[in-house]
Amino acid sequence: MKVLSVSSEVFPLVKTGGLADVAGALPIALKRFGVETKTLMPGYPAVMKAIRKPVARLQFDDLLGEPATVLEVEHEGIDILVLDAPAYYDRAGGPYLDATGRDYPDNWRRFAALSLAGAEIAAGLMPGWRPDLVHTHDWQSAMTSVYMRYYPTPELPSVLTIHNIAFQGQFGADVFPGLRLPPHAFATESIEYYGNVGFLKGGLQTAHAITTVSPSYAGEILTPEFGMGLQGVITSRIDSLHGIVNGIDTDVWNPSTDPVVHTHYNGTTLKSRVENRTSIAEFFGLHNDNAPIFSIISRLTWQKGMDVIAATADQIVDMGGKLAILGSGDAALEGSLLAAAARHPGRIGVSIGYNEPMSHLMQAGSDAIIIPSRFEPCGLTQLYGLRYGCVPIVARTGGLNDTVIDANHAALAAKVATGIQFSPVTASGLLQAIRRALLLYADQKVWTQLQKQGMKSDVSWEKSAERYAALYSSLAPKGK
Ligand SMILES: Nc1ncnc2c1ncn2[C@@H]1O[C@H](COP(=O)(O)OP(=O)(O)O[C@H]2O[C@H](CO)[C@@H](O)[C@H](O)[C@H]2O)[C@@H](O)[C@H]1O
Repeated sequence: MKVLSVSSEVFPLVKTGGLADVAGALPIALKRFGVETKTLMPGYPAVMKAIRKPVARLQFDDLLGEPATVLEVEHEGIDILVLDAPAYYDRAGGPYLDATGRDYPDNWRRFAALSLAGAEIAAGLMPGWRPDLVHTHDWQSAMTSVYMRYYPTPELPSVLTIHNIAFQGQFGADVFPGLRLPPHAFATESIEYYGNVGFLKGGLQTAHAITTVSPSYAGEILTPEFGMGLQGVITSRIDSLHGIVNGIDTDVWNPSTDPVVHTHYNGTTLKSRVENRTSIAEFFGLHNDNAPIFSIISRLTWQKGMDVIAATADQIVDMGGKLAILGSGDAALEGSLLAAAARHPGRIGVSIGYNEPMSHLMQAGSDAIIIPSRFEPCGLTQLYGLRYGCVPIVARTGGLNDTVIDANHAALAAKVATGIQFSPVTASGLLQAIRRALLLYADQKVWTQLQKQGMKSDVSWEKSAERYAALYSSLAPKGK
């Protein structure tokens, strides 16, 4: 089966979050199920710089007002179609924000163009290759299935995956003419959303199947608390909704071979982690003593519960923990966390910024990773934690709930526990979890058992890729 995946970021070419990891790893995992994927993504400067010997495959003179070329290239095992459109993507800032951190004002056109290019390829415009199915991700490519619906060519099946419903791609009705859709597309059963244009809303209405990245989150988004206004639309599509938990690339994330990890180890050589721990302590300016290091690797936002970390940092230190925090995001939260570090030199270290190698080392050397998200469709850092023997302490929500087994008495006795879950996401909820972690940590035999059990968890793509492949087959024409 041939699949066109359309994504606004793909690891290792460009990554701002978990979407890139999934868009990069899933096509590789799907190969063994007979699925051949080409992934269409924007030609940001970092992408244009990284690719070698691309081949021009399709030319647009006027893709929503600008010229563009689709280039094909193989990059680290992924077949990439780069949408080279300098007017849209050759910019100094990041994929979505300018250098000052503001949304590009023409994001609607930039990602409608990506989606339209996807729909054109789906319609068979690219010589020599037409997919059997299209897979889109989040609002940035959700318009692909909208364009596909209004195409004169026979419609292909499409799957839309929701990675984060908090970002919906909503724009004023004034952008509608610029999308070049027929007038009747501005309707409730398509992209119209309370008088505005909703890209994710349009995708939810037009994709043949909707998936999200864990079974728990698939249930949660049907409720007003988690649906963020789209719960009604999703409920109306409940028969086409699937929760498939994310996996991780276990070759990229492997503590016995990871090139950025100083000292390699496996489940039987966990003691070697201590050398990685020393490197983290050095980087974050932490005392290299026996107190456990709790890591945080995250966007510093309310969704991720970072305000709760800021509110409890003093008590976590008082209780005997140390914090190593890597991330960036909300300026006020960055300020509160830096202030906490200044109050507790040697006990709290904060690094503001994005640092992929350090994120690996932290998993390989710190004792636990705290993930206090208010909602979490799947979450990847707890999966990396499990793989690296870095015990996850997670909010009981979404995919965190589905992937971490809480160390309650029964689970400990049965030797199946892999981490700590807590609820609600409040200061007292988190502190209670930290207290439990410190008690477990004090008994090194129990702690080691938790680490080992976590490392045995199947966090690979194997089972989930099989589920995507089965979903694709159920939608694609017979024989594909
Ligand atoms: N400062 C930093 N330096 C280096 N690396 C950093 C970093 N901050 C974050 N990261 C990395 O970025 C990724 C974040 O992925 P998550 O799944 O945790 O959340 P995100 O909200 O981006 O993804 C959304 O999509 C994914 C994929 O479906 C879902 O798992 C998730 O629940 C959903 O919110 C991880 O690989 C993490 O290691």
